[in-house]
Amino acid sequence: MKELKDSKWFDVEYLPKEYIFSKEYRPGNLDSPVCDSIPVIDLSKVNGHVNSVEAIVKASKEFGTYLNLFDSIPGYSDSIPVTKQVINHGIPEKKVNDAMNVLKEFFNMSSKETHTKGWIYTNSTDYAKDGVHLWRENLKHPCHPIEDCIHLWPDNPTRYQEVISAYLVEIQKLSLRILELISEGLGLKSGYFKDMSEVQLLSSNIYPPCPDPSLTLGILPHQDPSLITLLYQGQSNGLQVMKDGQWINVGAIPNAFVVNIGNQLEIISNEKLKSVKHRVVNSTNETRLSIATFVNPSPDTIIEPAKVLVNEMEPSRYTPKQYKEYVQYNNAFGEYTVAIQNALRSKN
Ligand SMILES: O=C(O)CCC(=O)C(=O)O
Ligand SMILES: [Fe+2]
Repeated sequence: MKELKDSKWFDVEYLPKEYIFSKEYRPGNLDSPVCDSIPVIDLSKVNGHVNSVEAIVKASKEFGTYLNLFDSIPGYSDSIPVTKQVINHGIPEKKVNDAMNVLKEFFNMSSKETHTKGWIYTNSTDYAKDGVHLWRENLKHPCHPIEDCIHLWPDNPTRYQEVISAYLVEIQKLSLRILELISEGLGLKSGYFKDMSEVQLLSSNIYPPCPDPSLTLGILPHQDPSLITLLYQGQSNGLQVMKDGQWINVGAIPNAFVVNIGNQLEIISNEKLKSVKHRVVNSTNETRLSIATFVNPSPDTIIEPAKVLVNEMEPSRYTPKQYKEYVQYNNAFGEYTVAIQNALRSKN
């Protein structure tokens, strides 16, 4: 009896049928190529130099969503020089590891409340697409300004709020810095995104080992409804992007953040930057944990192509829309769209 009570939903020898996607969604062959040509940008070398800023924008154009930004890559220091300044300006590894560990502890707790306060925990059985469940658990909560929403976060594990706020302070600095580089690269005025990036959402996923990953998905193909998303995926592969009609793996690089260009940046840049489709596949032997931080406009912000990017040759491709309308119309956070909108609005 005890064994049954303590066993988790993923402790199964055979894949339960509720997790088997129809053929059109199944990942099938998981040996898709790892894209080693996804650009890795050394932020320490960017420092506002026009060439590097252009490189960031070029990378976003060519590869859609992904730029890998790293502080230091142990073992790579010969091929990619790492300076002390990088470490000083980067996110300390300890803060990232602490955040990963406290989230692992959260997901490992045997009972987790759902929809408590302003955060939303979904078990693998909660979210279904055409009746089929994702092989993952997820936790989402608003996270900006931290002091206004920290009380909405889980308080068990007891270190959760302290550790996650320390992590998010760093993420917010990094996201502003990246947005500033992007605005410079697009020819927008300095600070263009500052007021527009004030609503942030943390979304963490845990993907336990799966008996048959060729039939399941951790996350369905989607584009992020954000301006940008900063994603930490630890050392585990699983994230795939669609490039030239093929799914390719975004290889995990130690201490790297993946920067995902979201739909809102695609609109504001009048499609100079593209947000690309991505999904997460499961693994037979690894537990994968990821922390995504969505940097979003506030609900009332009107999103439209930046005026300086629109002219006779390149007319606006979008009609202006409030961000909340976009989110509602596209059901951007699935069945939790309304709950998330409410949580973001009521954080003050
Ligand atoms: O877990 C991942 O690697 C990706 C998560 C993701 O795409 C999302 O949260 O939107
Ligand atoms: Fe995503």
